[in-house]
Amino acid sequence: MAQIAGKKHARSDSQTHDDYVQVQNQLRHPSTKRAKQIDADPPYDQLEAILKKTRRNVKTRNVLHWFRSKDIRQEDNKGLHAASQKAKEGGGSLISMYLFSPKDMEWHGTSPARSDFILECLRILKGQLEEKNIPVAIITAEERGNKTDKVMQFAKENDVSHIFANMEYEVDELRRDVDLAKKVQKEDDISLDVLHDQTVIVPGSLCTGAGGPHKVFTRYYNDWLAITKKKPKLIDTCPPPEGNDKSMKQAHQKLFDTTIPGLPESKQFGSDKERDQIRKLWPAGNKAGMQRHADFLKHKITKYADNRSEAALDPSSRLSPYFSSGIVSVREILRNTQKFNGGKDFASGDAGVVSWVREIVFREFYRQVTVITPHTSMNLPQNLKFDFVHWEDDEEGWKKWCEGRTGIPFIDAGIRQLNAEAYMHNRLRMNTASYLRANYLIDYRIGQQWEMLAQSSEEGGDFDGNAAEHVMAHLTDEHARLDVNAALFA
Ligand SMILES: Cc1cc2nc3c(=O)[nH]c(=O)nc-3n(C[C@H](O)[C@H](O)[C@H](O)COP(=O)(O)OP(=O)(O)OC[C@H]3O[C@@H](n4cnc5c(N)ncnc54)[C@H](O)[C@@H]3O)c2cc1C
Repeated sequence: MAQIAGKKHARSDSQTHDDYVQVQNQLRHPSTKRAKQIDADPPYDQLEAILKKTRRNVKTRNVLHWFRSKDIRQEDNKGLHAASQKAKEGGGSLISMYLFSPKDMEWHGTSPARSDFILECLRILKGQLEEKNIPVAIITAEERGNKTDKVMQFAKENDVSHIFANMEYEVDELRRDVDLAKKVQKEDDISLDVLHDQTVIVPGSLCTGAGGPHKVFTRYYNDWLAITKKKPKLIDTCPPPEGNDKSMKQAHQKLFDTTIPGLPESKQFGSDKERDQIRKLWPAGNKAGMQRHADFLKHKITKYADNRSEAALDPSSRLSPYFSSGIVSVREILRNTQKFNGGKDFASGDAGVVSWVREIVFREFYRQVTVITPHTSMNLPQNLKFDFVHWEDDEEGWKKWCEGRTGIPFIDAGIRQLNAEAYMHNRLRMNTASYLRANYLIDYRIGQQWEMLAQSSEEGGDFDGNAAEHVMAHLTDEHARLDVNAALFA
């Protein structure tokens, strides 16, 4: 179970008072007044505006792709592909880096399972790219405040003319990129481009007839279906990067020599056994993710619509950690899914496929929500009035909930699944979240923070916040439809 303070993994047996205090501290957020100001001048718009000035025509020297924790793959990676093309056209070399920021892992409440998954995926990627003579340099930012200085220093030391990266849509990450762009702007001979890679449709771009971006899922979904039908090229994929000449290794040995860091003190597993169990459940790397999808197509997807809410059947893909760290490309996954569905568009064919793709669109919709209402990635509910709800300060209730001791078998089973697997079935997520909120009257964000600290996937605070808010709004309907499957408790 989630033990946050100290160096134990987030799922030991006891829950301390310190943990409770720390989870509450994780709920830092701006005032609702400030949130409205941020929404009125979103960091996404600021970045888009400044990028127009930093995408420059400079003579190609070395070209850098900066991997983030959301695009750790060489397959169909838009930023990496663009960097590779630029290097090829201009006769430069392709280099890449990953900025390791232990303090960000603390700040964002990243779980040990997810932290380890990211580093293991990075290890695989580093091996793959080095076979092509492309270095993946691991640079450590000791402080949150010096990340962009580190990147600029790296770019200058390695004679980089072009920096490429894929966009992350949360406020903290966008502000980091705005900061980097400002620094690049001061240089004459460096260009910066940040591309859209996480989704099929660029977040913020699906608009209503009146011109503003969609805020209602059903309308967003219908437009998403229509546009992907009309423009099937949207799910075209790009090839992995071409390799560098062999001489790259001698010339830049130092970059190849950097190593994958160990987990920070506070992100350690309780034991090697526990780490091995989690790694077995969530094998690292693109190949493992694609295999998981292939198995899902073969064995489960056609029954997905019927079985999706049956927690005991394990009916879903279990791809969320692979999506959230960009280990698999959503375009490649959709292409393979479409092929399985006889090439039909995403509204036709097998009912299971249609139903599963709808969830992928949900994922895209939440990216759009993050972009248009940025405060949702800052520990604030989408509807700001919920920030004024008076919650109970019930430490004992919270402890029972996160130890799986509420006495309600379905709820406790969900928490036990999370503690054992660093993952919880969607139905159980809904019910455990609503139990905390409706029965204990505890701020759902405390539960959300704790779940993030325990799970293998984490789509960002915004995603969780919206999901939890959804739970608040639609609880009654969902309960009415719920068919509790006793097998889960066996
Ligand atoms: C309270 C609550 C908290 C949640 N927190 C997270 C979270 O932190 N991280 C996370 O990835 N998902 C979260 N979800 C959504 C969903 O529960 C998980 O994505 C899903 O259970 C992951 O399992 P899967 O990959 O087998 O999903 P599948 O059912 O196979 O779905 C495929 C993919 O679609 C996306 N998806 C599925 N359901 C949703 C949804 N409701 N909204 C948006 N996208 C969806 C995910 O990327 C998922 O991997 C949450 C849901 C609730 C109700």
